[in-house]
Amino acid sequence: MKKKIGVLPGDGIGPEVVAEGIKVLDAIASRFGHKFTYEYALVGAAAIDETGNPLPDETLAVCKRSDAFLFGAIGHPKYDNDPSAKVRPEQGLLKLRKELGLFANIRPVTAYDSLLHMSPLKVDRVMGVDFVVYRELTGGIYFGEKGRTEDTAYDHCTYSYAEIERIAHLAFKAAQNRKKKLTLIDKANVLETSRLWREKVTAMAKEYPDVTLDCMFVDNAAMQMIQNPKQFDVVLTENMFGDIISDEASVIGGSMGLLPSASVGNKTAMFEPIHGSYPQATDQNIANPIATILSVAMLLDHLNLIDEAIEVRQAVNASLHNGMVTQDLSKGQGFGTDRVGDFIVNHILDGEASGSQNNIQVGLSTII
Ligand SMILES: NC(=O)c1ccc[n+]([C@@H]2O[C@H](COP(=O)([O-])OP(=O)(O)OC[C@H]3O[C@@H](n4cnc5c(N)ncnc54)[C@H](O)[C@@H]3O)[C@@H](O)[C@H]2O)c1
Ligand SMILES: CC(C)[C@H](C(=O)O)[C@@H](O)C(=O)O
Ligand SMILES: [Mg+2]
Repeated sequence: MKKKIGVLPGDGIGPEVVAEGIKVLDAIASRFGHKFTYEYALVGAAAIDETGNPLPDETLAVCKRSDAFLFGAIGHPKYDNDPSAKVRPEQGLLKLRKELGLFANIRPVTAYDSLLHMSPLKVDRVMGVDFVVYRELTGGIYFGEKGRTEDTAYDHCTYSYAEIERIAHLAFKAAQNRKKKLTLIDKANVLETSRLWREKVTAMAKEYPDVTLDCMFVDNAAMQMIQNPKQFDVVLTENMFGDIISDEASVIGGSMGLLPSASVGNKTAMFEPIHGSYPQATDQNIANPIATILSVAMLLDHLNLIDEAIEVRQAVNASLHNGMVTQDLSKGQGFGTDRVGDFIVNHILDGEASGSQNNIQVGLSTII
């Protein structure tokens, strides 16, 4: 199969983790006889430095003509620490989502048995956690009218039935294929937009009689996610609550560096780790590449390359199981970003990690 893949490495650790994702795609192409062609494009602070624009037209064009695209991360401290900056890297990502109509951001949360000891939560709370967040991505407070006078500012939050309905259908369908439970997270006791969400989603539940709908206020949900994360199956929520809740959820499994995502709409789709540009780790070969590699697995699912996606996930499982992990998942110094990628690539190419597994176990006893 021939596919065109856009590649937007972005800033900070973005290029390093994306390089590992591309190595994995190359390994899949070689093992399964596919041809992936890559078109690289600038986004974020890297694009501002070069063109003055966080999302150059050419980048948008690359994404539009791709079958799917891989995104690293954007963001740079020089903008984070300057509230008056008019042009910001994040605008590139937001415009990309909006222009391409990527309205649903899907963020799976998994607790891996081999990492239970790395979770800040007790093992019995974490073992078996497996849920997925459906975060609305092109509406709400992120995209409402914004304004500023000298001492006052506002960000409007607006939602329509249509915006709620299209992602809610995806979330209900996902629940039908999973444990048949949907939790809507909102703040309907205070916000008018949340009442609209609750009204619409509750009405839609009648079309999905096999799915149990639970509605939860976001403050309670933030607590429940730590106290009893196993209760969740599919979580549906608006843009900003989804951003916050999914970062919170990422620690359940042991690290932010594990959570992948897919952003889908009606045309092309974008695949990216949920984490940011982690500037402190730039060029140090310490960032965890697994969130990006699992985003590659989601990209393969999207291209209907299901066996290939399974192969990637199995290779990731093997790396976790063998302690072939970066420092965020290690009690010692951990392995480099590229070494973790190499292990996953070799596992895919060999079909199994052959003799190298034994060497890794020996290495582990000295490092962890
Ligand atoms: N989608 C995106 O591109 C995206 C997402 C979030 C933040 N950002 C941007 O990134 C910059 C930094 O933001 P931040 O520090 O709040 O969030 P961040 O996600 O970059 O990092 C937060 C913390 O998560 C951990 N972490 C993140 N990625 C990791 C990885 N691959 N491996 C191991 N640990 C990892 C680190 O402990 C890090 O200190 C900002 O400019 C922000 O706007 C971009
Ligand atoms: C960088 C920022 C605009 C982005 C968001 O808030 O959506 C990020 O936090 C994410 O989760 O992808
Ligand atoms: Mg975020």
